Amino acid sequence: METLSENTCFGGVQGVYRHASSACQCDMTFGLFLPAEAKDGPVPVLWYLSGLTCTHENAMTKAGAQGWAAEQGIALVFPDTSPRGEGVADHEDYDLGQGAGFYVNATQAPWAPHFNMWDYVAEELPALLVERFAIDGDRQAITGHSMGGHGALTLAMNLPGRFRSVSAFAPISNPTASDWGRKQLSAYLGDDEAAWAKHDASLLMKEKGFDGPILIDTGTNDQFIDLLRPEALAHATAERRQQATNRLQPGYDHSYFFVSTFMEDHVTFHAEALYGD
Ligand SMILES: N[C@@H](CCC(=O)N[C@@H](CSC=O)C(=O)NCC(=O)O)C(=O)O
Repeated sequence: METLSENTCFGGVQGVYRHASSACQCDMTFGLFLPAEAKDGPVPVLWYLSGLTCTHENAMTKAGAQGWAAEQGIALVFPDTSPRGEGVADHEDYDLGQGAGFYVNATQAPWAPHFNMWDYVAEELPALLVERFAIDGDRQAITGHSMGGHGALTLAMNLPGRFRSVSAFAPISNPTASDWGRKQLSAYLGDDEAAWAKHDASLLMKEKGFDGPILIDTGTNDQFIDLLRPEALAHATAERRQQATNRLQPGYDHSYFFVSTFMEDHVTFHAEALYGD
């Protein structure tokens, strides 16, 4: 693993690291914020999964999360959103290929050799973090934005016991019924929609739900709200009588101005779960 940068930040360290990924068969870069408490021993961690077109860098520089995480003594990890590099398949559309991994393991050509973001985020990167940094693997929580909100919700519901809490900013909530989903799931997983179901938060909510608290924020002026389908997840959540707070924030759009506005709420929400019994 190579250290690309380390900067003192809110009394802790914001680092950027690169490593050879066996899941993605290429070099992967991630950001990791460690609060001051990490000098004394392992700290809880909040995962932040980013959206379409993002690298590890967008949320790290625009979400304003480090100050709130420092107050709570929580680490933040910012993975990339896809494998990258010259030998890695790509597409001219911004919402497919590099920058658009959708947090699945691709089974279809030309994506299958590298596009294994599910294994990367669920298995490889957590193991590396616990081994190489002062991270407490028993206290993990997860959040994300848009495509990353989809990733956060689907990982949390598919991996019971892994995450104590899950939240999302403007998540893609019902990708099997949206152009932000059908296009990518058919490209990466093929046309058999049975294989898509474990990657749809609304379907997962109906089938299994989440054993912990959920917080979701979406802006009423989100330019992509028809693609996000927040109503599908809200409906499934209510039908299941799942513990959840689903908020529609008046006037907010899809941007990081929205994400950063509600970041304090989300970090505080996760801190309560991470420091609870
Ligand atoms: N380029 C596209 C939209 C790209 C976009 O808005 N990406 C969002 C995530 S969307 C869902 O996953 C984002 O986080 N962008 C990075 C940023 O720093 O804002 C278009 O223009 O339509």
